[in-house]
Amino acid sequence: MLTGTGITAGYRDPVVTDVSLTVQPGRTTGLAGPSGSGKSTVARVLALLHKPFSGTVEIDGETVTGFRFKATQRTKIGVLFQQPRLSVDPRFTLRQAIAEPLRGGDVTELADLVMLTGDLLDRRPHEVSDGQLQRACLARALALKPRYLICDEMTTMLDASTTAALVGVIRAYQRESGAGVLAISHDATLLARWADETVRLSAPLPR
Ligand SMILES: Nc1ncnc2c1ncn2[C@@H]1O[C@H](COP(=O)(O)OP(=O)(O)OP(=O)(O)O)[C@@H](O)[C@H]1O
Repeated sequence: MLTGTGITAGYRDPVVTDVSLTVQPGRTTGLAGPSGSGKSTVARVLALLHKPFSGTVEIDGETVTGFRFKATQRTKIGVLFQQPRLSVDPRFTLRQAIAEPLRGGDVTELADLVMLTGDLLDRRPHEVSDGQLQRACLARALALKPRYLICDEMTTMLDASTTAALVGVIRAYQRESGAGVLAISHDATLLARWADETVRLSAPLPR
């Protein structure tokens, strides 16, 4: 289980206060809330990318305290962001981008999983669409077989058919591996279909 308990986090000031949520193996937790309510901040805390002011993150029974964690805890969690172009080195081909966490090796199986075929793998980010690049990011996120996958507005830039395809790949991975997913989206219809349960953050406090 991936659990955040009593998370208070932000930047100069807190943007979320006392948020608790759980991602169960094999299940999908949705995270909803208006723009600015702190969804990405919570996602980054759970992905061990942002240190909370207070609260704990627990990964499969191990508590991360004082934000000290082992590399093996970090690699249990895969992350997919909204804008694939900001998360891929523009000099890499898609094949190299997918292979990055593996430090080389064959990516054919991963590429097949996300339906990236043939010459697309030898192109660089500026030569492919957002959807094709996000497929590569999903393959990269799955390369180390994460126990949990955090999808932060993963489909915002994509059309309905690419969204459905990527959600289908993630569901199949969950069935096969028992991984848990945290799905963040503005799209209530998508979350209603995708998530088993949804946590809703409230509107940000006026400053
Ligand atoms: N790196 C940062 N430094 C300072 N403030 C930040 C930073 N990142 C986010 N914020 C602020 O924290 C608040 C919450 O942002 P966050 O991105 O977590 O919300 P969100 O619910 O994901 O929003 P959206 O749905 O618009 O992506 C916002 O007021 C935002 O301006």
